Amino acid sequence: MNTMIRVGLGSDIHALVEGRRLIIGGVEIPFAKGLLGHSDADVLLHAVTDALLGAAALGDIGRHFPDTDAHYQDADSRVLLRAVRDLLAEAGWRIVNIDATIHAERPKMAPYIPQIVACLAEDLRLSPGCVNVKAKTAEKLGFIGRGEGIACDAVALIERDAELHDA
Ligand SMILES: Nc1ccn([C@@H]2O[C@H](COP(=O)(O)O)[C@@H](O)[C@H]2O)c(=O)n1
Ligand SMILES: C[C@@]1(CO)OP(=O)(O)OP(=O)(O)OC[C@H]1O
Repeated sequence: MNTMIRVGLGSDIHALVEGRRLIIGGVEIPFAKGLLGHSDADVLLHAVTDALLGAAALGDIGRHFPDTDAHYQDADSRVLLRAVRDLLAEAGWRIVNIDATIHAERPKMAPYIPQIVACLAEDLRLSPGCVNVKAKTAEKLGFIGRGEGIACDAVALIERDAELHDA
């Protein structure tokens, strides 16, 4: 059986504002500010969701969950990610691995990384060894360095049986 592999890239940015909870990778992080968005603004899960959709050539998060649809207001991004996981599975795709980088001046993400990895692994039904999450500051440069927002980049590798191509 031949295997076909595809790679996908996802990125996202949300502004940090007062009066919002900070949720990154499905984990609520104690911080003075949170990310602004139509949903829970989980910048990491949105980047991973886009990486998966990109790999499968299925568009992007906004196409599947429009921010003009009240149904997704304050949505739990884990629910959106699981829906995309199921969409890929229905098309015969298996997720091989995920790698992601959170760009945040603060808070310090390191203490939360194991919980975030566990959360992603659970939602994607992967072993934790197939999920990697990193964090970088912006060395005080630009909007991230000023603490005005947080960005995330993610890549996803997926595979399926080549016989399913164009099925
Ligand atoms: N929000 C962040 C940013 C970084 N880290 C950890 O610190 C290391 C050094 O970051 P630099 O941006 O100074 O290179 C980085 O490798 C992370 O382990 C973090 O926990 N939270
Ligand atoms: C997730 C959606 C939908 O609630 O809204 P936001 O939380 O604003 O996030 P974004 O990263 O702009 O992704 C697409 C949106 O459609």
